Amino acid sequence: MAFRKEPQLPHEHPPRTGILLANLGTPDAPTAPALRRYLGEFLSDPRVIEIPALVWKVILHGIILRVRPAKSAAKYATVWMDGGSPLLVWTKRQAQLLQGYLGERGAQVVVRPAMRYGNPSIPEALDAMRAEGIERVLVMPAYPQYSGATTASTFDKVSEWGRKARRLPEFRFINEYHDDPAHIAALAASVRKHWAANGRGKMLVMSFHGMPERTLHLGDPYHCQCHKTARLLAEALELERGEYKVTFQSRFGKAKWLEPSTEPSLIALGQAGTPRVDVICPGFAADCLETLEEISQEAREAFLHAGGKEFHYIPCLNDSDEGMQALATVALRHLQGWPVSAEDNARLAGERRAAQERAKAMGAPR
Ligand SMILES: C=CC1=C(C)c2cc3[nH]c(cc4nc(cc5[nH]c(cc1n2)c(C)c5CCC(=O)O)C(CCC(=O)O)=C4C)c(C)c3C=C
Ligand SMILES: [Fe+2]
Ligand SMILES: [Fe+2]
Repeated sequence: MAFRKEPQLPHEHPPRTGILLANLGTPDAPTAPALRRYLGEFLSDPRVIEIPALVWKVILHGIILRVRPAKSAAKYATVWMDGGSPLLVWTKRQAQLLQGYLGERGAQVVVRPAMRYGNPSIPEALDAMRAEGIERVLVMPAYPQYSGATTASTFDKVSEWGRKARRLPEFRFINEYHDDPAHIAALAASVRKHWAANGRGKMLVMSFHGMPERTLHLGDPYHCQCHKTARLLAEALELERGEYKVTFQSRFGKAKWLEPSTEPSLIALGQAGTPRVDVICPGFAADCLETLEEISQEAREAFLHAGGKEFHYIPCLNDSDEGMQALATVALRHLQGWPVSAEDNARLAGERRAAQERAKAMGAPR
């Protein structure tokens, strides 16, 4: 493999820091061909499907990519927004706002959105940062809870890009922020806001994306971190043990997944005579197919059909002020020690200029 020829950094620019805000990825269009491309990339990641590659290749190409794309495309079509897939719309907006929120809090950084699968890709975003002269990159996977399938896979893609780079930026990587007080406070504020506007039920269901159960036994901290987020959120809201329930959604494939499963739990609540549920998805930084279609549409219908009377979906933090402040707080903590303030940047630019002047005076080549 050859390393690429890379652009020279401009001589006089402030040392620049970038944040790569990365989420999972989403199809480019709600169509079967776009879904086939997206699912093909996503489900070929060995971090996501941990079974022998050859066996999986046969199942993926022989069955899944023949059936699932059309079915999934129809679901995406029900949540598609003017600007595209909700996950992309929200991630772009969060990146744009995060740069402003950080600026207001004294950190001058460039924030770029990226998708682990699909577009804008992680390599594309990192190339763009390099072209802007960015020398330090904080990678911020938009998953509060760490999992091998999501967080570690983001790291894989960043390091795959790095393997081709001659000159690497300095990297930092955020593993998780599931128990960050600012994040918990933001979730609690969004629940309280929902209750203030809609009254409150006696049961808050916290639904997290599922994972194969064996990943828990193999040491993935995801399950524990989901429970910790839930416990801290319940504490912040002063809920008793019987006033909330943690469930796992989006089961995929035949293996056993984390339990209890969201939809059967909601059906059981409906059948047991629980009149109202409030449902929040604290594992998603932004609304997407899994929250808007699977929870706010399908799970709602299942609960009401089972005898429930009122189903309230509490949106993800998306571009809310409390959510953006939390992302900024998490980012700021990980930026510590890097020159990001206007003063730092001005001082470093001055030092660089002075060094160049001295070199010139000594007749050194620039
Ligand atoms: C938030 C954390 C997520 C974990 C953990 C996760 C694990 C995981 N997911 C699949 C399979 C699918 N997930 C799909 C969509 C999807 N998943 C997440 C997040 C997590 N996944 C998000 C944010 C999204 C939404 C994307 C969007 O475009 O809106 C899909 C695709 C949709 C579909 O066809 O149903 C699949 C498939 C596995 C197998 C897995 C753990 C091993
Ligand atoms: Fe998923
Ligand atoms: Fe789903």
